[in-house]
Amino acid sequence: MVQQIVFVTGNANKLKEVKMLLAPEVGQEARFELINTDIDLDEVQSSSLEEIARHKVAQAKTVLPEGTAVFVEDTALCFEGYNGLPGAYVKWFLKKVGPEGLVRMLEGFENKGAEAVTTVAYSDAEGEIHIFQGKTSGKIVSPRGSRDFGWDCIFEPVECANKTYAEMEKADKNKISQRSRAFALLQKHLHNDQ
Ligand SMILES: O=P(O)(O)OP(=O)(O)OP(=O)(O)OC[C@H]1O[C@@H](n2cnc3c(O)ncnc32)[C@H](O)[C@@H]1O
Ligand SMILES: [Mg+2]
Repeated sequence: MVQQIVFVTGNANKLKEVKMLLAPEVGQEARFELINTDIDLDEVQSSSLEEIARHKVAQAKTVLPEGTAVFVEDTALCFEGYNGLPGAYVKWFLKKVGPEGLVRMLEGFENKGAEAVTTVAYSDAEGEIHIFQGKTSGKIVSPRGSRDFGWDCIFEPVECANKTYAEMEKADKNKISQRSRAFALLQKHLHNDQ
């Protein structure tokens, strides 16, 4: 039987990328079925990305039927010049000042370096929590490309140095993104587990 795994997120862009990342390879059978639920989960204040993700999944567990395998992810954008801020709080910065505001934060800083970090917390059917993290280095630039997804238009990854995430095809972003690296680890875990 194909195992069902719940992904709790209210972010449609994340969901789209994760569906692509966890899709079975061509010619291979699906090993699990991904189900999306949007439950508003608390994001605790912490400088530990792992702690935030752990708390999110533990809370999701409390509202889902016992024995549900579930994962969440939390994505941070960490500026080198700010010792890792805004980090997990980037969502609130985006809401208040938009991508331009984030760019302005680095005015006067020579170091425009940033790291994107996705932390996945997976709670298996037995309730054991596993953490997977993926990172991509880049720099913050003036907005270019589509405005569809968070800070995509201001993040230029080192591995594709003349395009922002927003200017890249989704498949190309997925080759190098922090999310793809975190989910590759989850996928490996799921495959080894079966
Ligand atoms: O329901 P959840 O999964 O928590 O979804 P969210 O939108 O609240 O997401 P986060 O708590 O992880 O906050 C991350 C913020 O960064 C944005 N973001 C996440 N991944 C991104 C990516 O790959 N590219 C650009 N922006 C991203 C996202 O839109 C949020 O504003
Ligand atoms: Mg969130």
